[in-house]
Amino acid sequence: MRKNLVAGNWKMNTTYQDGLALVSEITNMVQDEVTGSDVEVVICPPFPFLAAIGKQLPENSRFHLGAQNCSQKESGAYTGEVSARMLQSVGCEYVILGHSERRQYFREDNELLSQKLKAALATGLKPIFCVGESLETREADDTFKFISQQLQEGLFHLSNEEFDQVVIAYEPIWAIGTGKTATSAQAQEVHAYIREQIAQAYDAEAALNTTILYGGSANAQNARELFSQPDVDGGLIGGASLKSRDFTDIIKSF
Ligand SMILES: O=C[C@H](O)COP(=O)(O)O
Repeated sequence: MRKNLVAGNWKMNTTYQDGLALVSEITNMVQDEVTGSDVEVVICPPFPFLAAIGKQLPENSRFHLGAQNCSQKESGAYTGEVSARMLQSVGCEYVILGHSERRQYFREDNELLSQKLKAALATGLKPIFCVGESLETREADDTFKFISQQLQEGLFHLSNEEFDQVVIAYEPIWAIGTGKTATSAQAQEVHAYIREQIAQAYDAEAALNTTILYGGSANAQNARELFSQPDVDGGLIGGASLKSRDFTDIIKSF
């Protein structure tokens, strides 16, 4: 079901000790300052800290635990891999899949991502599935075509029931970690396009009910403007999720 959601993707940052301190600051600030809103908050720390950080999240609250990746394999001799079931067993409810950094540095393609999605969904994890174009693609005026292909090949093979569990994050690669944010109009245009594509692949109800996040240098200054767009339901936040004051202010931006 569509909701306002802010997810903090810590990427490969913090130590165990710093991570615990950060989540404690975030939960305290949010509980003190965010009252009248139903925004959901997902904290996505690195794998080794998931269990401990999950225990620090207040129970039955707006806070949820998410991972940054999972294996497409169920279990077995796959050295170094982390399965969806393992994530679920330490309290994860969400998993980020298809982040551009994984597509770029770890060669994850739409075929592999479609297998990871299936593995996550089979375990009951909710995927936050990322799509987004490079600067080159945008400048060639191919953004819509590119996003459509990522959706078709990566996501739209899911059944209606499976698709219901998915959150989509639009993250233009040129805006990630660069300090260069998409304008609210640019974000809205692509979000609306994604919703149209969902309506075509599934139906109008699925399109209306899907939560679509924006990611890419979102911060405490620009979040309110981005989140006020009709098709932007929140954010997938990188750098600013590592600063408790900034992250809390983003959560307050609805
Ligand atoms: O997953 C988060 C996105 O990659 C955005 O990162 P950023 O906020 O540091 O640009």
